[in-house]
Amino acid sequence: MASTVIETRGLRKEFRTRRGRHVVAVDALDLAVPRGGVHGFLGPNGSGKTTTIRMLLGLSRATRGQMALFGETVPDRLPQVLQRVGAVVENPKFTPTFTGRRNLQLLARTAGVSSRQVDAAIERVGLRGREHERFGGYSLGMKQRLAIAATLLRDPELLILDEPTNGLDPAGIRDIRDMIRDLGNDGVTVLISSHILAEVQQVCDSVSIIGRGRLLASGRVADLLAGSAASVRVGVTDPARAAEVLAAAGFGVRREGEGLLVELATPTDDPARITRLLAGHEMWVHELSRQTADLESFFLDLTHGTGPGADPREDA
Ligand SMILES: Nc1ncnc2c1ncn2[C@@H]1O[C@H](COP(=O)(O)OP(=O)(O)OP(=O)(O)O)[C@@H](O)[C@H]1O
Repeated sequence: MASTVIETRGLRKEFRTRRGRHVVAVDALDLAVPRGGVHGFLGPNGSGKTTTIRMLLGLSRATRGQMALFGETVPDRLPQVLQRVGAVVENPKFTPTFTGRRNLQLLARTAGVSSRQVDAAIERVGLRGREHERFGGYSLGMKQRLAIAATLLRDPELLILDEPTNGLDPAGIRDIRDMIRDLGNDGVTVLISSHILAEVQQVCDSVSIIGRGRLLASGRVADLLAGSAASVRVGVTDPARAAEVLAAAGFGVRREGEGLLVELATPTDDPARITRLLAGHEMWVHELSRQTADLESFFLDLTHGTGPGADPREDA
């Protein structure tokens, strides 16, 4: 069994806009999504997430590069693997006057799936008790859950969700997040794309971060953070003089309230270097606390300047 469920090599997609402009939406993208757990596909608006997902699902043709799902080359072998994949990419078409359950039942009939599986899917997405209400009256979050339930009818091994929390209120975001976590714990590999890291960070086991169609970082969340800069909050009698001494010794320093925030060269750097240095100048440290790196600032640092706006990839 392939341990990588999604793989792309040198993937590229160019568009020609109606005004004749040339846009590189995805550029030399190498992705590797491991089997199991929840994988975040993260990047600012317009960074190429939807375009990549559409190419993987055969909805758009790659300009160049290779793609594989479960080790099978796509789009060539897509008919063989599509049964194993559930995806919510565009707004799914449900009939507004039918109940949520009836909508699912119609899909189940076409897919040759039993009513028992319809009920199981309703249960899994937390729509039990609301399945007999008309789809048209559902909240955005409930509509999103029904769309996910529809993909679960076939019991997919891989679930691809493009911005599933878009437009949801905080409670809706939390519900979708919990559901995704549960699916990941049940053994489904989930790829979830988002431009808002904070919304999905808690549920992701691993992430791929892209900016302007290119991969910026990829790996397990803990490993990425371990490799990012760490800092220490320092409380000291004379912060202004301490900042000068630390800066002269090569530390990145900035004032934070009554104290200082001092960047370590590496996360494993011993903060005792700071106390020794300051003690050598007769300054006494009364607080030294390590600040935990968070993925949000790591993401912002990486994607800084890679959001929408003047885009150098566009050729006139
Ligand atoms: N059909 C198209 N024609 C021309 N340009 C396109 C087309 N589809 C996407 N693009 C451009 O490709 C780039 C990547 O878009 P894409 O929708 O893949 O980004 P995204 O990361 O999914 O963004 P978002 O978070 O806003 O959904 C953008 O510059 C977008 O304008």
